[in-house]
Amino acid sequence: MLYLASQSPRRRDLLARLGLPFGQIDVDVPEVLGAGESAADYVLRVAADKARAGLQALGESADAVVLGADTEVVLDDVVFGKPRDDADAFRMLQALSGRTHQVISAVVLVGAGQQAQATVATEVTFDVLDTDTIAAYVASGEPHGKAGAYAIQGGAELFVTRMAGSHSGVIGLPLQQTAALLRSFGLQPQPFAPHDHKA
Ligand SMILES: Cc1cn([C@H]2C[C@H](O)[C@@H](COP(=O)(O)OP(=O)(O)OP(=O)(O)O)O2)c(=O)[nH]c1=O
Repeated sequence: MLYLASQSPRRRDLLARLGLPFGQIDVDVPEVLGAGESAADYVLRVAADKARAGLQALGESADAVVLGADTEVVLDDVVFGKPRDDADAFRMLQALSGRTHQVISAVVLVGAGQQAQATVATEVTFDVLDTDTIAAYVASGEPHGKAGAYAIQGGAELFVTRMAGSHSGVIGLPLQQTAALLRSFGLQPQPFAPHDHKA
């Protein structure tokens, strides 16, 4: 049985698109960058911590496969996690304005003595954002709970002049890489089942 160790509704919706049944477990893992730790190592470590915490919550069940994921925004080697408050969100968006940053997402699968992982970096370039635009976006509430204080699947789509990498990875779960990891665990995604078809 597959479990998603995440409270993120975006990750739940993305994983659902792979057409496999899964359960969801709430895990609470500290997200603190270690001294000297690279952004890529950090994202992978947090994703692995979430997956292992999920497996532990299931009592190390032998037939469970648990997926953990983490997403962070990186600008000039500085990691932007979720904003603490509106002022923090404003500061992050001001820093991202007119610049290219990376969005790094890691996915880790753990189960009965097995572990597999993938890390995906996506380059995103933002248009120059004026103060009024940033203030209005922050006031919309959308930055809350999002790495880098924006949602590409929402209003921030209008800020993006260029993106190279994984769109689903930016939203929190890179689908192509996740499907490959699941197959390596013997699980076969069924993304194109007829009942999933939408116009
Ligand atoms: C950059 C970006 C991030 N995000 C989200 C994805 C992640 O949910 C969030 C980054 O925080 P994460 O710590 O990766 O995840 P989370 O706290 O939301 O969920 P959990 O730890 O329970 O799995 O930012 C978007 O939804 N859109 C975007 O464009």
